[in-house]
Amino acid sequence: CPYPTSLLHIEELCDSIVRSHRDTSQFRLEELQALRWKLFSREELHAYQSKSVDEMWQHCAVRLTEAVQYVVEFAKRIPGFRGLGQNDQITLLKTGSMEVVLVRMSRCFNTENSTVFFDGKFGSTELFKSLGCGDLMVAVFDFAHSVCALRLTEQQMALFSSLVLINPDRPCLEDRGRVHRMRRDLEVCLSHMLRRDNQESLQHKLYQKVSVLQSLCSLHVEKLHWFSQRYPLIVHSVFPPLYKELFT
Ligand SMILES: CNC(=O)[C@@H]1CCCN1C(=O)c1ccc(Cl)c(COc2cccc3c(C(F)(F)F)cc(C)nc23)c1Cl
Repeated sequence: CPYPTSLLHIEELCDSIVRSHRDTSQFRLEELQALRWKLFSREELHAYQSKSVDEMWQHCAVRLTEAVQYVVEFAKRIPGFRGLGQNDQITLLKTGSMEVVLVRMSRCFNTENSTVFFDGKFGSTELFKSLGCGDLMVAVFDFAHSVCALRLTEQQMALFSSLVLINPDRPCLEDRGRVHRMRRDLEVCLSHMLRRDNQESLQHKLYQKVSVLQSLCSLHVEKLHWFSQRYPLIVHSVFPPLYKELFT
C-alpha cells in the first residue's frame, strides 16, 4: 500500500510536538540545572516531616494539579487531539496525564544525590515521609531515576510524552481507530527521530518504560483512593476541581 504518511508530514508533526512540549514544560531545563544543588536544610526537612498526612497530601495535590494542567495544555497542542471527541480527550487525559507528569518529573531529578525538585529546592524521599506512603515515593523516585538514565533529549522526551498520552488501549474510548491512527503517526515520528539521532536502541527501552508507567500509576490511583477514603473532606473540598475531575 502507498506510504500513508509523507515524510514532510512526519517532520512537521515532530516539530509541532517538540514545540508544544517546550512551551508547556512548566520548568526550563536551564532553571533546574541552576538549582540542582539547592538542597533543603535539616530544619526545612524537619518542617516537612512534621506536617500532618492531610496537610502534606494537600500540598502535593496542589502541585500535581498544576503539573496536570500543563500536561492538558501539551495534549491540546498535539495535532489531531482537539479533533477527537470530548469524551475521548477526557479519557486519554484521565488515564495518561499523571503518567506524563511522572515522565516530566525525571527532568527535575538529580541522579547524583537522588533528589527531586519540589517547592523550589531539591529533596530526597525523606521529604515526603509524612505522606505515609513510602512505597509510592520510592517508586516515583526509582522511575524518575530510570528515565533520567536514558538521558533523553527534550525532543525525545516530547515524543515519548505524546506516545504515553495517545494510547489507543485506554478503556472506554469511543473512536479507538482515530486514536490508533494518531498513535501510528507518532510512532513513525519517534523512530524517524531516533534514526536521525542514531539511537534506534532507545526505541524498545522507551516502550518498556510505557508499561512500567501503567503499573506505577495504578499504584498511584490506589493510594489516592486510600487517601480520599481517609480524608474525604480534603479531597472533596480542597483538591482543585481538575484534580478531582481527573483522579477521583
Ligand atoms: C518539579 N516537580 C514536579 O514535577 C512535580 C509534579 C508537579 C509538581 N511536582 C512536585 O512538586 C513534586 C515533585 C516530586 C514529588 Cl515526589 C512530588 C510528590 O509526588 C506525589 C505526592 C503524592 C501523591 C503523588 C501521586 C498520586 F499518588 F497522587 F497519584 C502521583 C505522583 C506522580 N506523585 C505524587 C511532587 Cl508533588
